Amino acid sequence: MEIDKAIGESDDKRLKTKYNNAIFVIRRALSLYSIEEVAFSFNGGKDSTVLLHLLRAGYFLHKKELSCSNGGLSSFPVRTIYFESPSAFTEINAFTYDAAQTYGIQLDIIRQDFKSGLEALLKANPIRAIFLGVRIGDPTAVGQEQFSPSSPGWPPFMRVNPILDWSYRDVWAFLLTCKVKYCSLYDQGYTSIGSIHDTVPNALLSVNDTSSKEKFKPAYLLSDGRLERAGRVKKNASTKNDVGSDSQKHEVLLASVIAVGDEILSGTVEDQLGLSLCKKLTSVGWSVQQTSVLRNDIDSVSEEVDRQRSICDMVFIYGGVGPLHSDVTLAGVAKAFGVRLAPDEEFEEYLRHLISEHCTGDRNEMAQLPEGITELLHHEKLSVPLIKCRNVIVLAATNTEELEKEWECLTELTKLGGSTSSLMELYASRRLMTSLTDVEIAEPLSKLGLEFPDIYLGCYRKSRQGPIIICLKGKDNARIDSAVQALRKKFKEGVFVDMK
Ligand SMILES: Cc1cc2nc3c(=O)[nH]c(=O)nc-3n(C[C@H](O)[C@H](O)[C@H](O)COP(=O)(O)O)c2cc1C
Ligand SMILES: Nc1ncnc2c1ncn2[C@@H]1O[C@H](COP(=O)(O)OP(=O)(O)OP(=O)(O)O)[C@@H](O)[C@H]1O
Ligand SMILES: [Mg+2]
Repeated sequence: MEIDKAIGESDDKRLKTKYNNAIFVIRRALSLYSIEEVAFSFNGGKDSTVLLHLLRAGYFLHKKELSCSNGGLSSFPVRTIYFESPSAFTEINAFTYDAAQTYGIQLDIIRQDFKSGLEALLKANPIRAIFLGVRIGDPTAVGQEQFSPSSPGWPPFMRVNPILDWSYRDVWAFLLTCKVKYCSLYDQGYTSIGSIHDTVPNALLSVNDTSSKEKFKPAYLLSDGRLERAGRVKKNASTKNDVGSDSQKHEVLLASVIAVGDEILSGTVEDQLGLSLCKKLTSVGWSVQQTSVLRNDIDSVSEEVDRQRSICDMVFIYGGVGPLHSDVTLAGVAKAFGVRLAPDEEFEEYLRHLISEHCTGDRNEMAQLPEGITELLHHEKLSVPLIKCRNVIVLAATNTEELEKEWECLTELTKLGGSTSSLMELYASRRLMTSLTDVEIAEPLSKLGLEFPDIYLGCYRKSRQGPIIICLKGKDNARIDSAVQALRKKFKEGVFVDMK
């Protein structure tokens, strides 16, 4: 079989190891599932093309072992699905159809979105496992293994990722060593291909040329594979506000507080950080919109962070931060922003000081941070900097004392004009207690709210029959005093008692 032969004859040891591992995963899947139960998700991209040939080789070797075949491979019996979209490059479409014809592939064309398409596919066929050309550097690879069940909310199947651990260099070493055809766009400077709306040639491959038309080197000449997505336009610009802009200076800022921990949900530990954080945020004028407690699960974290980051100015998340298998918070944040977790040398340096001889070097997973969106907030009182990913602050605190310290540093950093800017200005507040009934006070309070739209008015009581406590909050002390005076004027003297 020509692929197996080409790799066998190559003296690239690394490529051989990668090839053997991928073939092992494919053969494992082919023995776990029958041929009717597997499918290959093929889209004509480079990773997909690598996988096509690995599957051809893997299937051939699998069959040979069962001594059903010893010749070549004229047809490819694994059901192959292609999600065709109107926004795909014509070159990608053409290559996909071409490859299908060359290798005897019966293509199932699906013209629906991934989820609905897969639902229909699984309803009509006994498919239990799908091969994908996902690699560890892809944003969607976060948290995946070579065998990973589909995410919650997706139809149930096993995702099989034989080239998960392949680098950009490995992909090109394979395609060039095996001398197989790949989509022509990769010879025109494209290094990773999405839709026509979000993909351009990689500027790092641009060739200075005197003629008017910009020229690009082929994809395999990109020297730093970590930059393969440099030609992909970011999709996730939809954070509510990137904190630091002036537009929101006079609005009430919205915060969301997320705790991550199975132990909180099972009642094994009490979450005191949430309570403390809500108090702290409120004391500096933020309005906490929601608190939530999540399982130690990457998808749960990513879905919630994605939701909250787009509706709140700032999201505070704690729990699940560290090197344990259950510490998935940073992976969830990375997935929410559609980026990968990547080693961060600066962060690693801090950790090395902290854990010195226990540091395990390249497997030190704590040193991996969401790539391209992480800012480290340093403070001399902290042994490790605070982590800020756009408008998400990841707190490492595990108890209220540690939170106190991190909070102090965070507010100090902001006063120093740090990266979260001056958003944490202290708010003024006053509380009044009254024995008036809620029926008596309801309407005048509503009116007061209309007269002072810049003042937050809140009410609560400690018992059903007890007095009502009214809170007034705002940025301007004088405005709060005016609001209190206006409220007092509506009633007889002495019905409101100032509380400290
Ligand atoms: C066959 C197949 C299975 C997928 N399974 C999942 C899944 O289980 N969970 C998930 O979050 N996304 C799943 N996806 C979606 C991909 O992770 C990812 O969103 C998509 O490939 C990226 O395409 P885009 O960059 O065009 O958005 C699947 C996609 C395909 C083609
Ligand atoms: N439209 C699609 N139809 C079928 N499978 C798809 C589709 N889009 C993505 N996939 C699956 O997801 C995998 C990862 O996609 P991704 O875009 O990262 O890789 P690629 O397209 O193979 O290569 P490149 O990174 O150069 O674009 C693909 O290899 C393929 O298995
Ligand atoms: Mg692609």
